[in-house]
Amino acid sequence: MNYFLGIDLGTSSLKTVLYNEEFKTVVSISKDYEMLQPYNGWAEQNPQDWIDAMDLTFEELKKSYGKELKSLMGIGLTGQMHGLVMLDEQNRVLRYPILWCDQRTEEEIKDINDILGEEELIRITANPALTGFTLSKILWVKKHEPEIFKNCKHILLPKDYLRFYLSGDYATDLSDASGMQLLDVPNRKWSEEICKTFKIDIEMLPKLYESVECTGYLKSELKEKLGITHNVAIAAGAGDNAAAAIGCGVVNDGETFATIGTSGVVFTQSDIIRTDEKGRIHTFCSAVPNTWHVMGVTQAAGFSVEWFKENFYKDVDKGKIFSKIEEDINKSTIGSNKLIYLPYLMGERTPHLDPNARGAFIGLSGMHKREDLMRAVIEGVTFSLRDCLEIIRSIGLEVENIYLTGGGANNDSWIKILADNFKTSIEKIKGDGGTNLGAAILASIASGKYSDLKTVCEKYVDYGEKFDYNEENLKIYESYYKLYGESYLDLKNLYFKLSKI
Ligand SMILES: Nc1ncnc2c1ncn2[C@@H]1O[C@H](COP(=O)(O)OP(=O)(O)O)[C@@H](O)[C@H]1O
Ligand SMILES: O=C(CO)[C@@H](O)[C@H](O)COP(=O)(O)O
Repeated sequence: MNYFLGIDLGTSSLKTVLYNEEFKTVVSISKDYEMLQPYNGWAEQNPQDWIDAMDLTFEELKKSYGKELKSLMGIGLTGQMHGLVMLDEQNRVLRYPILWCDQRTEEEIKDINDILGEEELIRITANPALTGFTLSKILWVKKHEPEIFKNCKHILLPKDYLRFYLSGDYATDLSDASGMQLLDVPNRKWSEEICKTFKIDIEMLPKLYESVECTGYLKSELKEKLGITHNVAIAAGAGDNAAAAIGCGVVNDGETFATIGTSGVVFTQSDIIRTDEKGRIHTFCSAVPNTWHVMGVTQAAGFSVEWFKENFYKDVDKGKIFSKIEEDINKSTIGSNKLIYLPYLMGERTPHLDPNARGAFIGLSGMHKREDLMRAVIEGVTFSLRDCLEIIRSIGLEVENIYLTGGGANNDSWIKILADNFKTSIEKIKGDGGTNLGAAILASIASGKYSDLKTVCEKYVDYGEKFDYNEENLKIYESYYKLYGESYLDLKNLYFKLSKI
């Protein structure tokens, strides 16, 4: 029996899952770390926390799974996209990585559009300039921390910093690279034009691979630590959403999944490049070679739950908080007793593309209890994910069934709310499916164990419970969803003024 590791560098934690060659989970180990928010709208992490978390998962593996590690064939990497990791000539980290949800680069977005022009940018990168993407973060460092930029020799994405630690290679995959706004997305190569226009030395960028390719092998000192003597292939891997697609079996044109992690995503696989003319959803390369996808992003999905739970569930035993949350949302009712939550704690991408947007409770009354606020948070995030789905539908893609993964998929009551709003069935992935599984499957191809990605997904991705939508509930949600949409439009100008104080 051979084994594979899928390592997901999430925003809230790093999770390492050991799978056997039939992709049954042997063990899943995760370690949490902090997201730093030094100013309103900023988000950074200490990359040493990522490495320490990965090392801790390795130590636990070594302690109890030494026998399986002796037959480890490959490691697949995945994780949070867009984050900017800068290394100097000696490979020292120059500053804390600026993360995907950081919103400080509004000025740089204007600069990008003024210098290159929105049309040309979309022609090359298939996406409009966004604060979440890496290019604007690089330009921010260039403007505000010129010494750091001057010393920068290597630019990496978060999961590729783990790769550098594991194998010493500067490499990335096309799905993750798509979110840097430096990639010629239709032609799957770095854009010389973008690099030249913004004076970014193309040599600083990692080597590009399709997700299923092998980028190198585990370093000897790490092999020694793990008690391994043979070669272990490192797969190029994928950004967390492209990897989750593989782990949900979303590999054919038109298939769709949603994920609720710190962010929330609705993702449809596509054999051709498809775009939304208003740029409200992203068009990126997929992990299936030579294919693409569209995806809408809710910035603060699980993060909204996390924020509410950290502040309002202090009285509940840590291990019981999520079951209490589920109990609470069922104590309230559809529409949360006339309370609407806007989940824009970290600005919003789909559909507003607005870094200044912030959260809100609308309709708060003296009769509301914690359970109404909690349910409103869940419903607000659901409405935002519905916004993503509506845009995907508006560009001509039909969606009738959605696979679901990520932390939020642990909450069956939330899944019912999602199904009622999406007007689709929702299917869970069994076991440790989703992102980690996708990464491990990519490793099985990169290591040469298997040769056909789609066949592996068909054979080994295992689906769990399926939830259908309820037409009556949908009718009630309809009026709340409409008001939810109007609320942002009414608050937009106020958010802008608030950001200028
Ligand atoms: N039972 C649950 N109900 C609602 N949200 C949940 C539940 N379990 C986890 N979450 C949310 O899921 C998120 C973590 O999911 P995960 O996929 O591990 O995220 P990430 O990849 O961003 O680290 C957290 O924001 C957490 O609040
Ligand atoms: O920015 C995006 C996708 O464009 C996010 O999906 C990040 O990749 C973070 O993922 P999670 O940690 O929330 O799963």
